[in-house]
Amino acid sequence: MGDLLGVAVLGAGHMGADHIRRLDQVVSGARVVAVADPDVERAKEAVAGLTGVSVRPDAEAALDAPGVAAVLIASPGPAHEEALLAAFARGLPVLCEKPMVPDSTGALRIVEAETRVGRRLAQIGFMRRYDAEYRRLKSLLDGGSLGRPLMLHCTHRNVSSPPDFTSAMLVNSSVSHEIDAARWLLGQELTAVTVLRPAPSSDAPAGLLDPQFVLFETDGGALVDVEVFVNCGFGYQVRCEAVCERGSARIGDEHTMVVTTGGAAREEVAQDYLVRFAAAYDREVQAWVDATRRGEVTGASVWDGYASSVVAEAGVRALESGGRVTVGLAPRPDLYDPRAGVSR
Ligand SMILES: NC(=O)c1ccc[n+]([C@@H]2O[C@H](COP(=O)([O-])OP(=O)(O)OC[C@H]3O[C@@H](n4cnc5c(N)ncnc54)[C@H](O)[C@@H]3O)[C@@H](O)[C@H]2O)c1
Ligand SMILES: O[C@H]1[C@H](O)[C@@H](O)[C@H](O)[C@@H](O)[C@H]1O
Repeated sequence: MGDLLGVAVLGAGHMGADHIRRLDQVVSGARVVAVADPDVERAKEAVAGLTGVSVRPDAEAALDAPGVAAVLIASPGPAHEEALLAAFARGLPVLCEKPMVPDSTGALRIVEAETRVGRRLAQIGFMRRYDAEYRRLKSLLDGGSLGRPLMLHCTHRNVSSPPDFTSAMLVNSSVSHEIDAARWLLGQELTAVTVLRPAPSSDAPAGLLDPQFVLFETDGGALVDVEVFVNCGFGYQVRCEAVCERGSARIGDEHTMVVTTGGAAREEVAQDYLVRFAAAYDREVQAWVDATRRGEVTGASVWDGYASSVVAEAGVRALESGGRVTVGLAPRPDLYDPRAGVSR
C-alpha cells in the first residue's frame, strides 16, 4: 500500500492526544506529521517522544505542513466547520470528531461544500458504529430474526461533565451519539423529539439540567428513548436495548471482572469513554486509515453528521420549549445515496 499516510491532527486535548497516541502506537499505515492547537504547549506535550512532527498554533498552517495527506479533526465542535472547509479546499480526506458541526445551518454548509467537491472526503467520528457490541446488535436487527424493532431504550451516563458543559450539550454533544446510533441501527430517520426534564441531580453543577429524558420518533414508527445523565458520579455507562416484535436484545452491560467476597459481588464499571470505547476508537481510526489509503471513504458520512445536527438542534428546541419538535431534513444530494459507493 506504499508510504505511510501523513496525518495532521487538529486539537491536542483529550481526544486529540488520544488519537495521536493511537496513530503512533496502535494503528498501522499512518503517522502524525503535524499537530495544531492554539495551546502550543499542550500540543507539544501530546507529541512528546514522536519525531518529525510540525507543531503549529493554527489549523491552516498545520494542513500546509510538509507530508500532510489527511486530517483528523479533534478540536471543539464550533471549530469544525472552518477546519472541514480548509481540508476540502485542499482536497484532503478527513476524520472529524462528532459533532460534525453543532448547528444545522453550518452542517448544511458542509454538505454543500463536499457536494461541490463532487466526491466524499470526510468521515464523521461516530465510533459506536465500530463498537463490537453495537455491531452485533446491528447485524441481529438486520437479520430480522426478532422481527421489526419497535423501541430502543438507551442509557448514556457520564461520571461528570466538563466545566463548560451546558444543558444543550447533553443533547447536541452527548445524545448526538444515540441520534447516530439509532439512525444506523434502525435504518430510519428521526422525525420528532421531546425532552423531559426531571428535577436536576443535586450533584450537577448549578443551572445544568441534568439528567434529561429524550424521546425520538422515527419515520418507521419506532420510538427511541434516551436517559442522559452526565454527572451520575458512579460510572460511564452506555446501554441500548432493542425491543422487537419477537424478542429483545440488550448491549452495554459491564463485561469486566466480577469480584465476589464477604457475601457480596462487585463488578468494575468503566469511568470514561476512553476506556469503554477504546477498541471502537482503535477500529474506527484503523478503518479510516485503511479506507483513505485505498482512496475510499467509509463510516458515518457528512450527510449523517448533518442529520445528527438537525435532530440535535430540534432536541435543544424541545428542551427549551418543553414541547414536541418535528425534524425536517433538506433533500439528500445524490452523493450520499448509499448506492453511490465509497470511492473518493
Ligand atoms: N467520540 C467521542 O466519544 C468523543 C469523546 C470526547 C470528545 N469528543 C469530541 O472531540 C472533540 C474534542 O473534544 P475534547 O474532549 O478533546 O476537547 P478538549 O477541550 O480536551 O480539547 C480540545 C483542544 O482543541 C484545541 N483547540 C481549540 N480551538 C482549536 C482550533 N481552532 N484548532 C485546533 N485546536 C483547537 C484546544 O486548545 C484544546 O487543546 C469535540 O468535538 C468532542 O465532541 C468525542
Ligand atoms: O464529548 C463527549 C463524548 O462524545 C462522549 O462519548 C460522551 O459520552 C460525552 O457525553 C460527551 O460529552
